[in-house]
Amino acid sequence: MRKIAFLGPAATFTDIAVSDAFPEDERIPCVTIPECMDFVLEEKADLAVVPIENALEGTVNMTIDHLFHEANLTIVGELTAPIQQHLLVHPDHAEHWKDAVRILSHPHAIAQCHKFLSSEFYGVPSQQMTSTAAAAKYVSEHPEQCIAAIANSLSAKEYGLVTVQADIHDFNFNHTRFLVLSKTHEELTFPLPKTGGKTTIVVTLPTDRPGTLHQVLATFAWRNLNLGKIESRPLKTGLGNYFFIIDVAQRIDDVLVPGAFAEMEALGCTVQVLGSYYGYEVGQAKNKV
Ligand SMILES: O=C(O)C(=O)C[C@]1(C(=O)O)C=C[C@@H](O)C=C1
Repeated sequence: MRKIAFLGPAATFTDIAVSDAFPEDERIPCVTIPECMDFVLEEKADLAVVPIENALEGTVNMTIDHLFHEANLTIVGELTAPIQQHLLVHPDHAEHWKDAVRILSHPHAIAQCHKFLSSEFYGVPSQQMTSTAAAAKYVSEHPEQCIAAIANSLSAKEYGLVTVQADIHDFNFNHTRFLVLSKTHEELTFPLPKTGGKTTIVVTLPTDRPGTLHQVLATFAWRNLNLGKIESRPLKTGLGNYFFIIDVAQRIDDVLVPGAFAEMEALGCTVQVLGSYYGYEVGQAKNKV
């Protein structure tokens, strides 16, 4: 049985993804995303599952930054889950939920429900919690306060809360991608629907050479290699210094992908491969009201 570190407590969206992909394994709840990765580095867990991108709110910067700057781990799989956000209150407040004086959740979940919050709770402060389930747990432990959590239906069950408004996320198509991280390169496969192969790399450009990013993109273009994503993040060495995280929409092969890497290195770039892996769909059943 493997140990899987995830953003806890029980019933986060990450927990739903983990329980679908690793039904036989031991789940280890962590308080923060960096802690999940550190658990693997310190061998307190075999794998970590962490959110990387939400369809509405974009990248989870904490994940990319910790992976690049602190945690030398390999991406061995990707899990994509549908995300449905609900407004949950303690049963004592089910009749007067509109009087809630504070709305608690993970910052990404709060951002996914911006339109709902500004129409139903204009001027009511929101409070950032370490996860959606942490918010639900807090609400369940504080019946004396008229407060609400934004979380999933599993949290409602787990913490004995009432769903007073379902599906409060601003756009219907709401999904989050999670990365499976390991200290080893061992490939993972799951008996789940596949979403395709990917190779994720980090590229740093030589300083102040005009057109290098254009040339980097050309190494993929003329080889007909499709890119799924490119994003820049601060190198944290000074304003204007960035690294680029690039998803190539296929697994690493023998010729084309290594050829692109070699060409980028010849341009003076550094190329680090974070992983070459398959994606899978999870959480289709568990995330409904
Ligand atoms: O708080 C949770 O339930 C999480 O699993 C974290 C997280 C995230 O970081 O994006 C995961 C999915 C949702 O997009 C909202 C929150």
